[in-house]
Amino acid sequence: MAALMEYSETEVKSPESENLDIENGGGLFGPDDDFDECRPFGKLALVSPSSEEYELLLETIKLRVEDAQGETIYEIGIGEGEPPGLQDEDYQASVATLRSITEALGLECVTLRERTVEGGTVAEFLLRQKLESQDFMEIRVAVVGNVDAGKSTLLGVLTHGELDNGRGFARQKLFRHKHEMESGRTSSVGNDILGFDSCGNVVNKPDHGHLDWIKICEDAAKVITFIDLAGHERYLKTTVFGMTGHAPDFAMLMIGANAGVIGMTKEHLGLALALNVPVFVVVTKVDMCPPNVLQETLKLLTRILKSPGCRKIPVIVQNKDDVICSATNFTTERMCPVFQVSNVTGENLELLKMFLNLLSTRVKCDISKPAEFQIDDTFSVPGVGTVVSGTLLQGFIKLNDTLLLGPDALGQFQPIVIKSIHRKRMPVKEVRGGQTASFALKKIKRSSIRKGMVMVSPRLEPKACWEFEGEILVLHHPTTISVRYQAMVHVGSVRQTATIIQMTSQHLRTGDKALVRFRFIKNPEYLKPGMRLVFREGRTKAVGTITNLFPHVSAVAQNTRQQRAAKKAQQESKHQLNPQNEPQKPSKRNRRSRRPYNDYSEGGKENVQSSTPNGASPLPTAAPGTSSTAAAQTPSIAPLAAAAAAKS
Ligand SMILES: Nc1nc2c(ncn2[C@@H]2O[C@H](COP(=O)(O)OP(=O)(O)OP(=O)(O)O)[C@@H](O)[C@H]2O)c(=O)[nH]1
Repeated sequence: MAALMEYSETEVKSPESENLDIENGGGLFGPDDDFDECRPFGKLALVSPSSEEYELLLETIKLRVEDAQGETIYEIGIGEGEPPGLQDEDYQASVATLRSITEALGLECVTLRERTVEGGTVAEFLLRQKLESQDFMEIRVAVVGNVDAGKSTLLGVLTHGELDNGRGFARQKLFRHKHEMESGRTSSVGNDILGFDSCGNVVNKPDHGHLDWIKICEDAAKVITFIDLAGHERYLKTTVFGMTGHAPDFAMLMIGANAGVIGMTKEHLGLALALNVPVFVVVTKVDMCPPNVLQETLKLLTRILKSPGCRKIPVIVQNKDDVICSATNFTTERMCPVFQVSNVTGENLELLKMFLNLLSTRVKCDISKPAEFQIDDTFSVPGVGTVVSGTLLQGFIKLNDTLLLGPDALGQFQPIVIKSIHRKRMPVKEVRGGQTASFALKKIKRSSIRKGMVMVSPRLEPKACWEFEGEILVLHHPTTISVRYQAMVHVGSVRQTATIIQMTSQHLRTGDKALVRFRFIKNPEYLKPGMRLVFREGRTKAVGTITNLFPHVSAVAQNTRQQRAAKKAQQESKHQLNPQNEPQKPSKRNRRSRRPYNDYSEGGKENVQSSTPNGASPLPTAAPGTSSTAAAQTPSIAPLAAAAAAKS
């Protein structure tokens, strides 16, 4: 519990959450301001609209679908300030209008549920954009939870449609390494996909246990990508990387009903909270768990979720109504649906599938911005060459586009051409912001690419940083953190050790907040302000947000420019003093003897700098708020004066 409490201050605090006592979502799904804004026309609006009203309705629905990245849930029979329900004739007329609008907009319209209330009928419809055969919506779900919670088994059952035998049958289809087969433990970040067609039916059709991803993507309107993360503490680094580097929309926290909230469960929940990823819980193995033990597990889970450290609203999902209510309200990070399933009997798996089908993308990606692709893995594919996989965070990438790949060890970016593109193993011509993809690259060795690099549009004029500043909160440290402390920084797909070089407090203890300046020890990285970061070493953890970057400019390129400018200025000043005095080329001997002095005066200090291991600056660190590059570029006057004095 203590570990979880540590994450408390990362959550948005909202006092009204404290008194909510929710077991089945009671009272949670009452009228909500945001939702009311979306139906400003009253419950009879669809009954027989005039042509202007029809146009307005069409426009409203179009905007809602676009806003939710391709789908929305529409309610009929509900109006602001009116008792819910429509009489049969009005209801039929409303449905007919809705179908005509969706037809005009190229949307699929599927009835999710119809309810009879006092005033008549109320219904919800899923409106989903019809996409071309190669296109599909993509939702990423990180699967976390303690060892043996049943993560791989559930994914095996969901994606292959065959129940487990309770002895590891279903997970065999997913393991990627021999040692995983033997130990039954996931050790790497795995991807599995589950496709839904536009009506919400699962399209995964395994052929002798083998799944054809291309077929799934062709048939699917929505593809859920499960990022299967390791449950064992030993692989925590990989799990954190999966949560930060694979940009999940949601986290599915798995708990074995009989084992309860143990081991890494709270650690993983805390990680999702720290990274602001909405969580839903799946309690597995209900078939083999005595009812009193299951109740105990649910009770403890509810207590943890409601605790000040979490401030979640648990909703135990028991039927389709709960699924629809949870899915429509799940966009907020505060709500936490809880499913109880069995991978052996299949109990409640239909509810979980229905919920997954209704999830919509959380992260809104602007496709009008210049492309920015974060690399989370690299491959060398025989006959194809170097391939990089990752997530397109914004913009658009097409075949044969030229992007900038980097930063390399010197902080530089090099142009590369996109040879081919795959989405979930399916060849495509372009990818949009929010989608994951793999790119085959022309003329580049795999060894020159590392995880954490990016490929961006040249319009972004990318710069790499050795140093950055972040507002951090220490969640746990056994003693104190001081300047020069080193730990692993996880931010996006960057994973590198960094040193604290400055901070606003002298020492930091558990629960302290500070503005901290970090310096990477190995490579400069491409970062952006506002990115969430996790700083960890063993059980020590801090989380925070990047507030300021100190871009690094290539030392070599800078020297050349500076050297040229300084030489020109020197020549001009000499010329002004004595116009007859033409610059003389010194003899070889003179050149050698004068070199140290010249090097200093012409920015040679930076030559010294670039020759240090890792290109680390030997100069004193710039004060907060000043760019380290600026500091590095301005040679200190004191050594110059000393050198000149020594010479004279
Ligand atoms: N009876 C029963 N057994 C289950 C259920 N789900 C999983 N199991 C069994 O539990 C064991 C562990 O399942 P895994 O899927 O390997 O657990 P995991 O969470 O993926 O474990 P790691 O990969 O090590 O993190 C396997 O033997 C499964 O057959 C269930 O719902 N009921």
